[in-house]
Amino acid sequence: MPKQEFQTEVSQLLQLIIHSLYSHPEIFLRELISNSSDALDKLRYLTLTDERFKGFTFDPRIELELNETLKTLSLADNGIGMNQEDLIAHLGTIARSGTKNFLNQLSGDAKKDSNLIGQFGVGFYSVFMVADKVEVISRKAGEDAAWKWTSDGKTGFDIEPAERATPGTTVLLHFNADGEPYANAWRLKDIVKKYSNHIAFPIFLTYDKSNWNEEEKKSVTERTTEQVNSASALWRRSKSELTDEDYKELYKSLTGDFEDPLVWFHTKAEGSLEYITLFFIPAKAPIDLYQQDYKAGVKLYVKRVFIMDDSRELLPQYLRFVRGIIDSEDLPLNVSREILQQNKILNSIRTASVKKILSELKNLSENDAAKYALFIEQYNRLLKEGLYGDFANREALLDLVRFKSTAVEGLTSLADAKSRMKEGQTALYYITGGAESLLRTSPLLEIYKKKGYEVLILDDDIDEIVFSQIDTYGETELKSVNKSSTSDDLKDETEPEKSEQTQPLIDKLKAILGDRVKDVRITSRLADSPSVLVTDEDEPTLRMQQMMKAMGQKLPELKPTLEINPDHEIVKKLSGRLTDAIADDAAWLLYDQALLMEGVALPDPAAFVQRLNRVLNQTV
Ligand SMILES: Nc1ncnc2c1ncn2[C@@H]1O[C@H](COP(=O)(O)OP(=O)(O)OP(=O)(O)O)[C@@H](O)[C@H]1O
Repeated sequence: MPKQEFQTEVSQLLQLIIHSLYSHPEIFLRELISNSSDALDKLRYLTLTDERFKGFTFDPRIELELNETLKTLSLADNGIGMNQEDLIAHLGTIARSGTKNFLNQLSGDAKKDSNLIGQFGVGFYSVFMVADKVEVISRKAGEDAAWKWTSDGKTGFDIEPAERATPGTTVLLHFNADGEPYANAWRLKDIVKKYSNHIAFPIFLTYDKSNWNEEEKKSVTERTTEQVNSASALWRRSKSELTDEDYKELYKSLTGDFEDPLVWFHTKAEGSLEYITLFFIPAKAPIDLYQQDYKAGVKLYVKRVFIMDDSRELLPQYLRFVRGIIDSEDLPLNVSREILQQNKILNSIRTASVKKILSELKNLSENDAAKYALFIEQYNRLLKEGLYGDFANREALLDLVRFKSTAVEGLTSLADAKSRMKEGQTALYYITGGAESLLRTSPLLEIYKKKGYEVLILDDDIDEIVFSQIDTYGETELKSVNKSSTSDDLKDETEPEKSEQTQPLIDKLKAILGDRVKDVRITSRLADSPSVLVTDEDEPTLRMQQMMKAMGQKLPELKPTLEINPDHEIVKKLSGRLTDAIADDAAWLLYDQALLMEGVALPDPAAFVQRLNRVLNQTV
């Protein structure tokens, strides 16, 4: 048969591969092994489903044979094989319309085009990065004839009859100068381990192994065959076949962690998309969690073939502590990083994976409180990051996150806090703006204590930013007690009267404090303290403002509102002595002490001390 030319698109593709993938020539082996694995999968399927192949004895395997002297590598499988038409159709043309369309759109700008190559599988043709001659000897299962396909990857290919004792395919590579480093057993083992360790079929390597011979006192070379992959693809087995030990071992080999994982979730999705996910949560949070250059923890496989382990696109950032595997049947093998970002298949897998992880965590919280407590100890803050960024899963995350509280020792869930709501309590309340000790003694809590309402103590530095965006938990309002309008819930009918009585003092305070405050008014939120400072709904608390300024953020001048307690002795007495000299000092002290209780530094400590001493002088 005369030499056949490659379809134009194949020549184009070959050029493109050589231009764009030259920095990763080693992927040729991954592609060939993946083809063999597919061929084994296909034949295995036939032996299970097709009458003609039912009696067929089948021991699926992939065999690599290295000849270091001749610089050749053969890769043989006993899979489905190809006949003459198959060889022409598969290794000479490009059948897939997607790939053809893609090639038709090529601009001819090699650099630009190379960025796009990840959109389709480069497959078999990648061998021409490392070989200047490739022979494929194949015999299709169920047929007697074998054929040899030969090509230099430049002009075209030859096909001629050949011999092969059993069905399957052998690919023989004659390495070129770029491929010579791969004529090395150590290198090959390494590549197989890296990319194909979990291919479900065993991969054997035959090579010349040097062994030290003690008697002859020299090293002797022996032809050796070794299995070089673990052939386990554990995650593709059903859960019922796997023991806890299996999962723990896989976790450790994946992560290098010496400790057992806290929990794992193993899922097989079938339907419009087929994929398997196996996620582990480390018992201890990875140390680089809060570093910018943290290492992503999920490996992407396509049909058991390792694709990448450093993509941050596989799960949202707040789940960066999750380790494990996503193995998709539907993604192309050569999916690139850029493509991953907008890939619809991956998006669906990611969305479902997040839902799965969150729902499994919910199960854990309901069924194993002790383990869930360990989880929260390590990852509560990450859940809060999720609340900030993952709007779609906000309700699920609100169920998972845990809080300190005025009502219980330790931590509580929002659901539990809700179940403890008192009669007349219309919202779930929380306080932010500083360290736990400061928050627990804040005057803002007084009325809630008096009424027996629980207040959640949000003392994490990200709490205020996160929770200022969240207004509800289910149907229940979530309110910050730091905000001015929150006390509206607590108003009683005596307020108009008290307001009238206190008005002269309020006017006086406004005149004295001037533009230090937005407003002065009475409040029903205080019990033991005379005054407190609050901020508007959409403004950060005073303490947060101070932190933001310290971090160099520019803020407009945000003034707080001073609230005073009309039932407090000092306020009552002051109302009767508005013209006394002491009234001015007392007014400032109401403001200063409210600032101090917010954990905010006084703007003029010297003036404060002088006022305090003048007032003390009158009383001691
Ligand atoms: N070892 C093999 N045994 C049987 N058929 C093979 C073998 N290698 C390749 N083929 C056939 O050649 C076709 C083309 O292979 P190639 O690697 O170029 O692309 P692919 O495997 O279809 O795509 P991708 O690389 O994106 O998975 C395969 O689809 C398969 O039909």
